[in-house]
Amino acid sequence: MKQYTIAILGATGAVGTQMLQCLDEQEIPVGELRLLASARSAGKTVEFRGQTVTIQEARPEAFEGCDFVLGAADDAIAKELLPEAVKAGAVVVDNSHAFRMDPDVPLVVPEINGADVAWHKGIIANPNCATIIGLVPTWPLHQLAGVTRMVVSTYQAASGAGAPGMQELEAQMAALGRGEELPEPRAFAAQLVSNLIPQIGGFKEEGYTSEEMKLQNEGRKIMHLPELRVNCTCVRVPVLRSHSESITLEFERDITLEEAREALAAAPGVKLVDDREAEDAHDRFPMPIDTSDQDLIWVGRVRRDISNPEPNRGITFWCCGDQIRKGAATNAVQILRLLIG
Ligand SMILES: NC(=O)C1=CN([C@@H]2O[C@H](COP(=O)(O)OP(=O)(O)OC[C@H]3O[C@@H](n4cnc5c(N)ncnc54)[C@H](OP(=O)(O)O)[C@@H]3O)[C@@H](O)[C@H]2O)C=CC1
Ligand SMILES: N[C@@H](CC(=O)OP(=O)(O)O)C(=O)O
Repeated sequence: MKQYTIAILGATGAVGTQMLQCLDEQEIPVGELRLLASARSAGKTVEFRGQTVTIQEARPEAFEGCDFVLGAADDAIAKELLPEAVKAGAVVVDNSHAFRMDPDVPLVVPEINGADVAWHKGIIANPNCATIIGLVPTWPLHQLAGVTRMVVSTYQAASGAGAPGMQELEAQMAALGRGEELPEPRAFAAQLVSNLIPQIGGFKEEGYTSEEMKLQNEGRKIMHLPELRVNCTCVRVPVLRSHSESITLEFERDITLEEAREALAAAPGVKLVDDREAEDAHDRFPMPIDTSDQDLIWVGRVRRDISNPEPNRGITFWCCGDQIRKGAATNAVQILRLLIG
């Protein structure tokens, strides 16, 4: 079997570290692995499949001879370095926002538009985490009845702000437990422990944030629905890992609750956990504590939208998924898997 030379740009971060585990879990045939990060991390070592790999400072020369590069660094670093990887002949799968809306770059969720990898010109983009988590269960319902409108509220974990976000929440929880003064917030705009922060990203059009607009803009591109209307509110919650979302969908055609539940139960990448009679809350509906460190989007609280004037034109549900895994690293490595075949 062919073995590939693969580099991870941002290999020491929340997403990059998870990518290493995903390469192993998805049995990607890795011949040589290059782990790239800032100069601060150069020289540190990481174990991969029994080998010790030394982290290198990310420079354009590091991409020479690479077959694939997985991007897990911020937008500015992605824009600076990833075109160099393409020039060196590598195919890039990038997690940042830098290239997602470029018309020459496919934006891919394998369960939805895996076929779009075919038209890449060197870069394939991995969507925003809240977008992936919301769209994976929306897609099978769209296939049944044609989604026209989504109303979404997200409950996004600290891990969405990377390793610094998780460290900040943990430090605040520990200080609170010891009765000490809380450290100054740095990763977030305000204290997160015992709080909710209703702003993720900068403010854009009509008071919506950049994170909220991603669900509409990226959702339109992924689902090939240029007219899709999305109204989204994104909230940071004091959960360490795994995003949750409340989603109401409006459809072109009627869809019964039974049809919706059947489609969700059969959908790839989805786990239906929706048993109102269950004795244990863990079996009644998805919760972020249960969905962390696994790849499925758990869906529950599936019900008719009783506010829709047409009785069978709206469905409301709740879903949770680990954004570092399916929202980022797992999805990127699944794209790599599609490329390798
Ligand atoms: N966290 C998440 O759930 C999601 C993140 N993303 C996106 O993935 C990307 C990575 O996010 P995340 O893992 O959370 O971020 P982290 O802050 O946890 O990690 C950032 C990574 O970038 C590296 N880096 C920093 N500066 C440089 C530099 N000058 N040159 C090379 N590498 C550098 C860091 O290396 P060092 O350790 O040496 O500083 C580290 O490996 C971002 O674009 C983010 O928007 C997308 C979806 C979800
Ligand atoms: N912004 C997301 C995570 C993320 O990095 O998204 P993006 O890759 O679109 O910037 C969050 O904070 O939960």
